[in-house]
Amino acid sequence: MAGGPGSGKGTQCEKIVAKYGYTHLSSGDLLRAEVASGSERGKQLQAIMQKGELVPLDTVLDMIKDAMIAKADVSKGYLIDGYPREVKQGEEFEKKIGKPCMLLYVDARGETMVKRLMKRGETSGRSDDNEETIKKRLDLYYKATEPVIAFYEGRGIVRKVDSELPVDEVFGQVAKAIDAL
Ligand SMILES: Nc1ncnc2c1ncn2[C@H]1C[C@H](O)[C@@H](COP(=O)(O)OP(=O)(O)OP(=O)(O)O)O1
Ligand SMILES: Nc1ncnc2c1ncn2[C@H]1C[C@H](O)[C@@H](COP(=O)(O)O)O1
Ligand SMILES: [Mg+2]
Repeated sequence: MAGGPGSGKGTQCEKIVAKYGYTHLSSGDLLRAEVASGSERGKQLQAIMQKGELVPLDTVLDMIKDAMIAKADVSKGYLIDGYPREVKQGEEFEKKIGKPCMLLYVDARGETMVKRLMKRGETSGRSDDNEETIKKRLDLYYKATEPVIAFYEGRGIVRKVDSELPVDEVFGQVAKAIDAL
C-alpha cells in the first residue's frame, strides 16, 4: 500500500481486512507501538517521527519481518501499509523477505492530503499531525516515496486508485484490483 500522508492508506486497509481477511501491517503503527512502550528505542523513534523524517531502514524492516513471522501460521496474505518509503527499502525487502505481488497506489492531491491530516489531527492524538510536520512529511513523500511507485511500475504490479473520491468508491476500485489478482 503506497500513497502520501493522509491519502487514505489506513482507511482502505481496514476495509480490505474486513473483506479479504489479509494480515494488515502498518509500519507507522508498529513504530507508534514501540513509542508507546516507553522504551529507549521508542524515545529515539518518537524524536524522528515528530520531525517528519524516516526512521532507519533496518529498524523498520526488522519490525515488519518480526510481525510477519508472528502471523505466518494464520495469515492468508499480508497487506503492508507505509512500507517501502524509499526505493532502497523495497530492494532490501525483496532480499530479506520476498517480492510483493501488487502495489496499491492510493493517489490524492497534496492539498487534499493536508486538509485531511489537519482534520484528523483534531482527534488522532498523533504528534505528527500538525501543520509543520505534515509539510515535511509531504515533501519527503514527493522526494523519497514517489520514486518507489515508478520502481514497481517497471515491474507492471502497480494498481492506482483515485482517493479523491468518497471512501466507498475508492474501495470499489481497490476491490476490483484485488479481485483481479
Ligand atoms: N476517500 C476519502 N475521502 C475523505 N476522507 C478520507 C478518505 N480516505 C481517508 N479519509 C480521511 C480519514 C482520515 O481522517 C484521513 C487520513 O486517512 P488515513 O487513512 O488515516 O490516511 P493514511 O493512512 O494514508 O495517512 P498516514 O500516512 O498519515 O498514516 O482522511
Ligand atoms: N517504512 C518506513 N520507513 C521509515 N520511516 C517510517 C516508515 N513507516 C513509517 N515511518 C515513520 C515516518 C512516518 O512519518 C511515521 C508515521 O508513519 P505513517 O505511515 O504515516 O503512520 O513513521
Ligand atoms: Mg496510516
